[in-house]
Amino acid sequence: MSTLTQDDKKRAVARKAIDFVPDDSIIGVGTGSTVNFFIDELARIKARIDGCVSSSDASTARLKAHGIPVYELSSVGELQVYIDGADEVNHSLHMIKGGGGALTREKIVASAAREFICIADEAKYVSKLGAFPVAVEVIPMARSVVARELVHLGGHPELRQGFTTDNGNLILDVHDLDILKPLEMETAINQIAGVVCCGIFARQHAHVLLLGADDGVKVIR
Ligand SMILES: O=C[C@H](O)[C@H](O)[C@H](O)COP(=O)(O)O
Repeated sequence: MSTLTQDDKKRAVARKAIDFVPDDSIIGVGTGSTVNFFIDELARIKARIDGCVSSSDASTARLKAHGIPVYELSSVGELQVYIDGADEVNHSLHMIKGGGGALTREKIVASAAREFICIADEAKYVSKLGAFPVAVEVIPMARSVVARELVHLGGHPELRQGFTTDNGNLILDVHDLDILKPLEMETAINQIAGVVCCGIFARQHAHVLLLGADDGVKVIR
């Protein structure tokens, strides 16, 4: 029986991720409870980095509270690493993200990085994506038209109630999608007019997965 809680595993992968932070660099930082542990670990070594590019207002606030400089993405060049959590990750290191609604900025910052380091506990490691609903960020006026298209793709979209993204948009959480080919499903959703971004990260897949398990942190490439 496991003696480690899910938070223990998140803390362990957050600590391990520090090994992947290059000296004197600006790193991309994701969003969520696992990343919050990572930001707290980063604070301990903040003297050896130049700062971060953040993927959400929440992460920016936490970084700044630790006195870690936060830069605009447009004012920096290519990032060496982007470190973020996931809601699900498969064996090809494709992910579902967006449980916290930060998917669009996460995908943008990830696209600017050479390497995506995913930090997650083992409950999120799956052979097939899709048990976790796919978040789709939509322009508010397109909500119904996008929802109908998502039904055509086999999903059951549900509006995330009382939630607005950092970009002022809405989230549809799409249940029951049959994601046999993550890249194809990501592309199909992205092609719907009114969609800003979808939470399938197949194009911006992870390069390294740090997986928190009962017997320690596994490094999967
Ligand atoms: O929008 C949120 C992000 O995609 C998170 O990376 C994802 O939801 C995982 O968050 P957590 O570490 O809290 O499980």
